[in-house]
Amino acid sequence: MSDKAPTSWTIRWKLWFSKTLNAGAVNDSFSNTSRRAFIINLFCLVGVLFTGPLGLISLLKGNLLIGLGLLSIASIYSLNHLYLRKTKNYLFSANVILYPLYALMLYLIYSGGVNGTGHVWIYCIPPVSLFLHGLKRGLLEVFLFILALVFILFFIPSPFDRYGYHPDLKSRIVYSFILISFLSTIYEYISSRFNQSLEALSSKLELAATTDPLTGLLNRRGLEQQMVAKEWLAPTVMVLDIDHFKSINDRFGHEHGDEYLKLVSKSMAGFLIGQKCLLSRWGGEEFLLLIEHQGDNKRFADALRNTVSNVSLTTQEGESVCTTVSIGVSELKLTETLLTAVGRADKALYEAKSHGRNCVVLASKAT
Ligand SMILES: Nc1nc2c(ncn2[C@@H]2O[C@H](COP(=O)(O)OP(=O)(O)OP(=O)(O)O)[C@@H](O)[C@H]2O)c(=O)[nH]1
Repeated sequence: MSDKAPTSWTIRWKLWFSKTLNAGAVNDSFSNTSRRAFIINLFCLVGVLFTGPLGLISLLKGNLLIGLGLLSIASIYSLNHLYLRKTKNYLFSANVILYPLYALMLYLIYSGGVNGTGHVWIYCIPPVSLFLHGLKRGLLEVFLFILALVFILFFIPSPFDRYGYHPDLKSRIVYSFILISFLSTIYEYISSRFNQSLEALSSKLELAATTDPLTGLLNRRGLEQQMVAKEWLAPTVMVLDIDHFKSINDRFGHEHGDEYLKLVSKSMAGFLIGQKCLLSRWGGEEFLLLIEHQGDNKRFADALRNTVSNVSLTTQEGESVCTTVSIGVSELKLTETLLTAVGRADKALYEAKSHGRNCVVLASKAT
């Protein structure tokens, strides 16, 4: 055998493991959904690996009820994993894990399990309950479990006396269970807080990476990202370039230039309300509009051009900052990329500039 064989098996094994554990998770790895889907899958896997063999051993030892119970749980966990993989419904899957688990643990305490060892398994309840149902619901369920535990241990005949355990064992089981619940609560609290901050940071970074900080419009990356997330039917591409913007900066200063860009962006966004479109700041004083509308492109672009021409900013000295915009228009064909259509719109824009600015040129009409 070659040296490569074990490596490829290791990779396949790792891929299978990661796919199994993340089945049903959403793309955002910081979200509670993904975290819980991961824990559910981990629990299903560990659950099958534990309850399957233990069930078989119990059957072989003649403990029919426990054996069948454990094997049923192993089957339920396998099905649950498949269900989560298909539906991503982690809330239902969490219930499928937890409720049979509570019932099994209470039964183990009540019956004594194999040779009176049943109670050693109950400590998995607090972490699993808190991880899967969160702090509020998890704590409530752990509290109810403790009540049931106390009831079985102290108020009904239990196998503890039969196995000759020291009477103190019952109270120690309850105390140690409470201690594990407390530690699990702290862990869950810290980890959910940490996750929340990561989630918030992740959405802030996502916003910063896709938005233009000056105008609040999408930037190039944001437009490209949102474009692929929507279905488009023969959209139109418009490249808008503010005319003589350099002279605004030169005459009124960069700050007023910035303010003017903000105002223009706001007025265009206002004009486009209700349209299926994406407006982005493509660069400096250039904007890109991707729009799907049924009407006349030229007329629509002219109306947008007029909207920009009407934008005016008054300086402290009472001077009016205003200019016009030139627009190049092209249609995005089904078989081409956005950049190809932008290239044609750019050429049309160049023509609009050379025709004296403040006008619209359609790529199909450009020479
Ligand atoms: N204030 C401000 N100016 C910017 C910003 N980005 C680019 N600019 C300026 O925009 C100006 C663009 O100038 P040009 O490319 O010569 O174009 P123009 O003066 O608009 O002339 P035409 O496009 O030919 O009509 C440059 O002076 C840039 O410095 C910005 O974020 N804020």
